[in-house]
Amino acid sequence: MTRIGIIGGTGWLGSAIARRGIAEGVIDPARLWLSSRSPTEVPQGAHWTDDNATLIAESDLVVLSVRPAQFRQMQIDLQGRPALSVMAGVSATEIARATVTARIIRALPNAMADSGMSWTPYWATDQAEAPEIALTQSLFTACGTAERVEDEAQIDYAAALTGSGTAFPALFAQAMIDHAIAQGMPEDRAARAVLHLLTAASQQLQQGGESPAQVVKAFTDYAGTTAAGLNAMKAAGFTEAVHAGLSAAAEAAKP
Ligand SMILES: NC(=O)c1ccc[n+]([C@@H]2O[C@H](COP(=O)([O-])OP(=O)(O)OC[C@H]3O[C@@H](n4cnc5c(N)ncnc54)[C@H](OP(=O)(O)O)[C@@H]3O)[C@@H](O)[C@H]2O)c1
Ligand code: PRO
Repeated sequence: MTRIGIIGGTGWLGSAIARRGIAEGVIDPARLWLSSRSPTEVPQGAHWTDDNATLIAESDLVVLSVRPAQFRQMQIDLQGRPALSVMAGVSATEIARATVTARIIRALPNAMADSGMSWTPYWATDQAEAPEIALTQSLFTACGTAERVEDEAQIDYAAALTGSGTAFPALFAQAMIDHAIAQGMPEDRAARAVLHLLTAASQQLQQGGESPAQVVKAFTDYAGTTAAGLNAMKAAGFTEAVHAGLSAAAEAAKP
């Protein structure tokens, strides 16, 4: 198995990748190095260091999982080793300049990687080689579903569309819960009802054979109570609000 080093491997995303990679047999903990500035617990059998040069020397693939601002303060030389970046808004050109490698893959998971439910797009530079591309596919399959995309801009956009994980659906869920509470439903029942609805709706949309657009049209054409709700939501600017949120996130994720 390839020796893997995760710079920032004790953080939210880095530790999730490490745990899932080990759990799914993609990473051998004895060949895994994690780094951070402050000491912390790491998975059994894995190695920890606060010296990124040591991690790099022990790794065939280096995962960059620090915050963009932290990356911009780091001095690292990968000496041509492949880099797999999960950083939002840091371009391959910037990574190449800062780390002395052209073999770069950028991936954009979300925090559901931790529970094996992230949809993760990744993109590779022309210089990236087959072994690191195959390992990226395996690592993010261990974290959910992985899909290679054709151009880097799609990675930047994915930070907005799916990188935020549960956050945007959570905002919708909370709006429904708040409304139910205002109508007198006990808070715990409101939360149970709405979360059950969203879980079932996600499964139905995945498996039911109808696209979201077809579902909306079917209920609108039925012209009942749901149509009254859908029409009022649209008239109040629901679509525009979602688009404004995604545009703001996409703008923030631009390199
Ligand atoms: N979390 C998400 O949902 C998510 C989704 C998609 C992409 N991302 C991307 O993933 C990256 C990591 O995000 P995160 O949420 O995991 O952040 P995080 O929880 O803050 O983790 C960052 C880790 O980097 C370590 N670190 C900071 N400076 C370091 C250095 N010089 N050398 C080694 N380690 C260092 C930190 O530990 P110390 O402070 O102890 O050094 C920390 O453990 C970000 O670039 C983010 O854009 C995150
Ligand atoms: N989630 C992280 C953030 O909120 C990075 C991409 C999406 O910044």
